[in-house]
Amino acid sequence: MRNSWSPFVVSAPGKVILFGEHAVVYGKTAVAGSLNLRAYALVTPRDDATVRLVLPDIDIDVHFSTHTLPQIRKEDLEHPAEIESLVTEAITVPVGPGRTAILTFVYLYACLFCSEDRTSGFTITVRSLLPVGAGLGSSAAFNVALSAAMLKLTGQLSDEGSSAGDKQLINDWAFRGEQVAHGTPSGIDNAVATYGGFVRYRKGEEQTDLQSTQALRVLITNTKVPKSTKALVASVRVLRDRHSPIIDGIMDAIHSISTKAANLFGGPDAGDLEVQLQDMIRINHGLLATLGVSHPALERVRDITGTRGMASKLTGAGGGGCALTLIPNGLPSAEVDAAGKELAEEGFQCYETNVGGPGVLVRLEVKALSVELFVRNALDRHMSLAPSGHRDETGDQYSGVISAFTILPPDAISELSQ
Ligand SMILES: Nc1ncnc2c1ncn2[C@@H]1O[C@H](COP(=O)(O)OP(=O)(O)O)[C@@H](O)[C@H]1O
Ligand SMILES: C[C@@](O)(CCOP(=O)(O)O)CC(=O)O
Ligand SMILES: [Mg+2]
Repeated sequence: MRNSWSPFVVSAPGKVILFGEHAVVYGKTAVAGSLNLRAYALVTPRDDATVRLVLPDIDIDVHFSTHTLPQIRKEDLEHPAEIESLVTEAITVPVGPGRTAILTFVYLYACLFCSEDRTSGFTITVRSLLPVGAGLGSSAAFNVALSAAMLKLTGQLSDEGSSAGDKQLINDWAFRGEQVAHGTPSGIDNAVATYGGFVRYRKGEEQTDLQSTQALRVLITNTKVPKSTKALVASVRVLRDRHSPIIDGIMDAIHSISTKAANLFGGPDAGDLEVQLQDMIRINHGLLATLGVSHPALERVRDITGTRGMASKLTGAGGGGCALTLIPNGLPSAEVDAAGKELAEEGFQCYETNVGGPGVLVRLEVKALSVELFVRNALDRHMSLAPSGHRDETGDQYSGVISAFTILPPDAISELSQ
């Protein structure tokens, strides 16, 4: 059977934990929001029995014959991470930083195309504006985009993947993708990447979407100090084992902050929300610092932004990684620019963005142009390339579109999802 569908683009956002990291591990509430930094997956048809995964951000370009990939009913595997031993008998998966991403792709294909026609394949190319491994949920954005793309291809999504049932399906599969990589993820990252907006999250409870009346403007600062979520979570556990009543008190205080913040969203007065959130940010950071998970680089971010009227806290596991700074609406942009400049001088990477934007989006029509035309037009503005009808050595009939997508500047790619 020939592939007759047109290329499409799926995108999904990263996340930032606003309140409640670490405490969430002990059953307390956390609040997270989606970032306006997204992963974009371009999906193009092939007319041979090959699936190809192109990941320019991590230098991966692999393809497999669809017949060499296993057929798995999801109930056949006790845990998605078991895919590793199962597929390495059938195919060679390169060792290195891209291994997990490839295994996740293979897992999703093996399950979602279990009983599908495999005589024609597709190419998925993923570009992300999220730093990889910095605590901003790049893996969840990647997994949500991959899951939505393959669910769309197998006809399991309605329209643009936006119904409640669609979202639930995408979220479930993306969670399994996170399990391939991390074993026991809490599920907060894929929930935010799927649903977008703000999410109140507590272990064992259904997550709640918080209806915010406004998106929050924030600065995310990646200190680039490497951190290990696992080691930081373990260090908090040691502290708690030594002083449990005291640490439990701190966890309860963090829970109160998350609960209060969650209740503030949806409140009518945006100005009041900002003032209150600034207090919550300062208090939450102080509590996290007493748990020993801050770092001099994170304190530097707090100093620099604090002198310019902005409150910051660590976000995620701490010990390095990223800080979150709320930009109050009325703050002159000169102050934000000056802080950004100072942070860059420290060697940090800053992203000014919004929290609370849309979750997963499937775009079949892009600005009334086909993806192919759009990419070609965008490309004309930036550089020249082989015509899109040209087949490359992998036999990809959309090779021009694919290579355009891999080299287009991020601003051009983000236009694809608007
Ligand atoms: N742009 C991307 N291209 C390919 N794989 C990606 C991309 N972004 C994330 N990933 C996958 O997610 C992994 C990083 O996820 P993780 O360690 O959970 O950090 P993060 O905090 O960014 O989610 C990568 O090793 C890779 O498997
Ligand atoms: C510390 C913790 O609360 C958040 C870790 O976030 P990240 O890995 O830095 O994105 C751990 C967890 O929730 O599993
Ligand atoms: Mg992750």
